[in-house]
Amino acid sequence: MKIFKKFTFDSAHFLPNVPDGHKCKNVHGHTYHLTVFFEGDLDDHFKWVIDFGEVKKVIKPIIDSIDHKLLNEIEGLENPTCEILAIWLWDRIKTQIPALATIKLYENPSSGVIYEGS
Ligand SMILES: Nc1nc2c(c(=O)[nH]1)N=C([C@H](O)[C@H](O)COP(=O)(O)OP(=O)(O)OP(=O)(O)O)CN2
Ligand SMILES: [Zn+2]
Repeated sequence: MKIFKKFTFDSAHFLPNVPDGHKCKNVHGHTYHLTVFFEGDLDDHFKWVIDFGEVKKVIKPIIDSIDHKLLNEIEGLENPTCEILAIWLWDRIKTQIPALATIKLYENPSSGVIYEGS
């Protein structure tokens, strides 16, 4: 079974490697929508995959470290495409919750990425 939990955060970024004149060369902001999925069997006693509260306890500090920040100034996010940000989030969540199965990250209502690990 898969469970999921949703988070939102607001961050600024620019894409340093796009050509001059590309709109994403300028600093701009997004309200990111993140959905994180975890897969596993139900715990015999609790009858859940993982406590949603435990998920929040792990992910909230990670989100807080990028919320209302310029992503480019954060180590590992010097070129903060949606794809790189998904990998960055994956690496930090997976080490703490191995049941992580999928990350869905929307940069805006029409664009985003789904990542399931390398
Ligand atoms: N594959 C990727 N392409 C682009 C990324 C990315 O992270 N991965 N990022 C951007 C920019 O961040 C840009 O801000 C978002 O692009 P886009 O979705 O084109 O933004 P719009 O506001 O123009 O969206 P519309 O819904 O089309 O109006 C660019 N590309
Ligand atoms: Zn952008």
